[in-house]
Amino acid sequence: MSEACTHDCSSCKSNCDHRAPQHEPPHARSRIQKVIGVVSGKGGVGKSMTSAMLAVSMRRLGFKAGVLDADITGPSIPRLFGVKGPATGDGESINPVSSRTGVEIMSINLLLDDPEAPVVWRGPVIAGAVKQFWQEVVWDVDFLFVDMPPGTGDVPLTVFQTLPVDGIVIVSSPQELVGMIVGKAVQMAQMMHVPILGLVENMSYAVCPDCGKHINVFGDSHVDEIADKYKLPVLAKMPIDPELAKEADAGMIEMFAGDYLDNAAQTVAKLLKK
Ligand SMILES: Nc1ncnc2c1ncn2[C@@H]1O[C@H](COP(=O)(O)OP(=O)(O)OP(=O)(O)O)[C@@H](O)[C@H]1O
Repeated sequence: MSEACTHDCSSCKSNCDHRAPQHEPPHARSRIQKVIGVVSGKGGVGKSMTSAMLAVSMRRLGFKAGVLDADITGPSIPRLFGVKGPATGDGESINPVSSRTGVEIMSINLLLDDPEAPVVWRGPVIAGAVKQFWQEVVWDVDFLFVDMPPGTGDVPLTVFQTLPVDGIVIVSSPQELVGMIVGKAVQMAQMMHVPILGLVENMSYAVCPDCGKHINVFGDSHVDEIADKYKLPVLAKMPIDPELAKEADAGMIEMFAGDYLDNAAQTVAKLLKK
């Protein structure tokens, strides 16, 4: 940082660590109040499930919500909501596809002729698709959840640089919740000047259907220790729930009645009340 730093990056050419990212504007006809990134250290921990359930919870709280599926090579948001493409557009803009309850969705699977075809694109092309979802899709939402690809690679970096992310939710599971993985996500968010709203531990436990006992399928949870270490709140401990898996597989995530993420949704909602 220059000694003469005024903290106004727009009038300064210095490329220092403290430079705030220069975000791109969304489409001129978009209305997006808050952008929430949903991240994880590795794949398969339930990041897409969390993004989808958060959007559903925000709808239930009376907000308009959308999900931007930035997981270009492993898109699963349309499947969870049971929506299909093709998304419509006029050459100048693209309309998101609306779910049963009005959650707005954009995903590469809604634009490809064959949603089963693998996306074999190089990093910059993938990052370009995510930018398009921000700049060319006309969103009308209070909260836009961005389902990020796992890890801290090219696409998360593009998202943080392009979109004005208001906060991130870090999703983890007990066996991967070692300090290092959460530590990487925390540091990335800090480098990008993005506040962390808290941690969601998914697949925390399973409930025995006969006696109701909680079984720690993936070992003991360390989420409280980790949260303590990084001074972050634990927003939810979500169990492995066969009913949830069933609704998700059937594209009926909006019909799932569980309230596992209600506390997390309340935390997100506070961003608009500030
Ligand atoms: N709490 C849960 N109970 C039951 N099934 C779950 C739960 N969370 C996730 N699943 C299931 O686990 C699988 C992986 O979840 P999901 O696709 O959300 O993970 P992900 O972290 O987004 O993975 P990737 O990074 O590979 O896209 C899905 O089939 C999902 O339906």
